[in-house]
Amino acid sequence: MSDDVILSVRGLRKSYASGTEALKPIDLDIKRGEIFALLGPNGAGKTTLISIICGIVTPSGGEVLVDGQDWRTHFRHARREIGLVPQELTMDVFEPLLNTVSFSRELFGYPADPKRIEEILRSLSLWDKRKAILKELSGGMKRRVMIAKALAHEPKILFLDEPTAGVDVELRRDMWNLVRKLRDQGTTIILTTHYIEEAEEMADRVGVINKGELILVENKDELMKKLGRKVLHLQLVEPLAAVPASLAEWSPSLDADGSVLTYEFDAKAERTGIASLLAAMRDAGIAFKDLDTKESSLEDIFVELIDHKRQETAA
Ligand SMILES: Nc1ncnc2c1ncn2[C@@H]1O[C@H](COP(=O)(O)OP(=O)(O)OP(=O)(O)O)[C@@H](O)[C@H]1O
Repeated sequence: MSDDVILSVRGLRKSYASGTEALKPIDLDIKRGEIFALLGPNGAGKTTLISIICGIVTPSGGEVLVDGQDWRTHFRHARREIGLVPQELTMDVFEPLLNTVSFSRELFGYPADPKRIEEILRSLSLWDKRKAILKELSGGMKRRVMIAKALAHEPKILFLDEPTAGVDVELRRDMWNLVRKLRDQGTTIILTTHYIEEAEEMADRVGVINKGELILVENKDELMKKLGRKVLHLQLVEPLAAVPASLAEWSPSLDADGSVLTYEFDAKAERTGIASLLAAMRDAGIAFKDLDTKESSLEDIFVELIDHKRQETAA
């Protein structure tokens, strides 16, 4: 394992007793100090994967190395190195915030360290609320308390399971800034998300998982080039029986009995091809009465990535 790999997952798989194959064998290396986003739809296996790494779920096979040490034979080491912010908020709602966070540290066998806890709470803008009973805090603050609890034992690797599910846009931005700050302080971050936008905003690298299979792992910039596809729909005045040869170079398709012309383009390219397509349509005398563009849905993208992967494997 190279020095810059902090976490190494080898052949990790999981079948639940119900028969669900939640994870096909997964191999993944996480680099020290990166933000890694695990992107995938509901039920893809994201929570299962991080729950196994965090020692909450038993795998059906495979291994995990945390900073070079097997996470089962050296489970104390793994526990100390890893912090987890779960999807569900779990906390004693009648406890003052400061006690809850301090207790989380002591649970790991570390001596109390009020200075360190103060630093954590200040960095999360929770210090002023330290005496508040958790029940009285807003949803966003409760989420930050969960992060403070996970950081209380100073883990090197922090897992965030859907940190922004169900939070408003403003809070989502706060959360992103916070995660970046933690990374800048040296914590390796692995987060799961449904949102392409979140992966785009935050991650250094992205892993796409679908139906228990890690379809790809790529630098964010590379992946975003692939994901930046959009479709243009043109409602035609007169339906077409077939795509005219003069439009062939844009490879459009016809839908809705020939009354909608669909053109897929790269929204991030300097030239999308839309202007030239519209000019060619005008020259061919094809009129349209309405148009709209839409981003490929996450689902479309997954289908595309899976197809792509199949073709690669077949080649
Ligand atoms: N305890 C369990 N027993 C049986 N099946 C389970 C269990 N936990 C998860 N699964 C199944 O395993 C698959 C992967 O679930 P998992 O929760 O890991 O996905 P996820 O990507 O985290 O989804 P979400 O985004 O909805 O949280 C799903 O089909 C799910 O129904």
